[in-house]
Amino acid sequence: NIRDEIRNELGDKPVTTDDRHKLHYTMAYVYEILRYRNSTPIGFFHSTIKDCKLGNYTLPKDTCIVLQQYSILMDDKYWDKPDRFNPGRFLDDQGKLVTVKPAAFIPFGCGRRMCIGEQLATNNLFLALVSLLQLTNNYTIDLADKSPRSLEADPVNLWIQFPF
Ligand code: HEM
Repeated sequence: NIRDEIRNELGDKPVTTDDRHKLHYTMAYVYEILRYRNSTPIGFFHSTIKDCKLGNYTLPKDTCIVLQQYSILMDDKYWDKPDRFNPGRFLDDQGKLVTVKPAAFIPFGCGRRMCIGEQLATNNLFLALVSLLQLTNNYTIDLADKSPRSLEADPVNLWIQFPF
């Protein structure tokens, strides 16, 4: 469990980004958050600057291209039971964080124009999550259906409704 790992490895010591290398399950948890509920279900809009081929498709110049990240992050061709939240998918047999992330793990896009803030964002998610769990105890977080509006992400229309 994530709290046990933080307690055993850090105790009350203020967390730093170096601790990422000790907290394997916690980092796997952060990756799984980014996979399971990615804040960018589709990537930025790009366009071809000349005629080109993509797999079997011929794309004329000025074709708009969008990466459907949500579909890839939730595809059962690449992920075992993708609709389950399971940080274990990013751990190896020894419980260590995988050194090579799966190719289908693309919450920050891919290729030349992928997100330049990936490290900053991942570090901040890690620091915020660990600090929150270190500073608090004995409660459960319930994002569930009891709230008047549910948390829904519609990857087609880019509409996200928060339960505020
Ligand atoms: C969880 C947080 C974040 C997610 C999920 C995210 C995701 C993305 C995605 C999907 C793209 C588009 C990649 C593409 O074109 O295919 C992108 C681009 C970009 N992101 Fe992020 N991002 C995050 C945080 C950040 C932060 C913290 C920064 C800056 C400090 C940042 C700066 C940028 C910039 C500048 C681009 C455009 C890169 C380019 O076109 O060359 N992002 N991001």
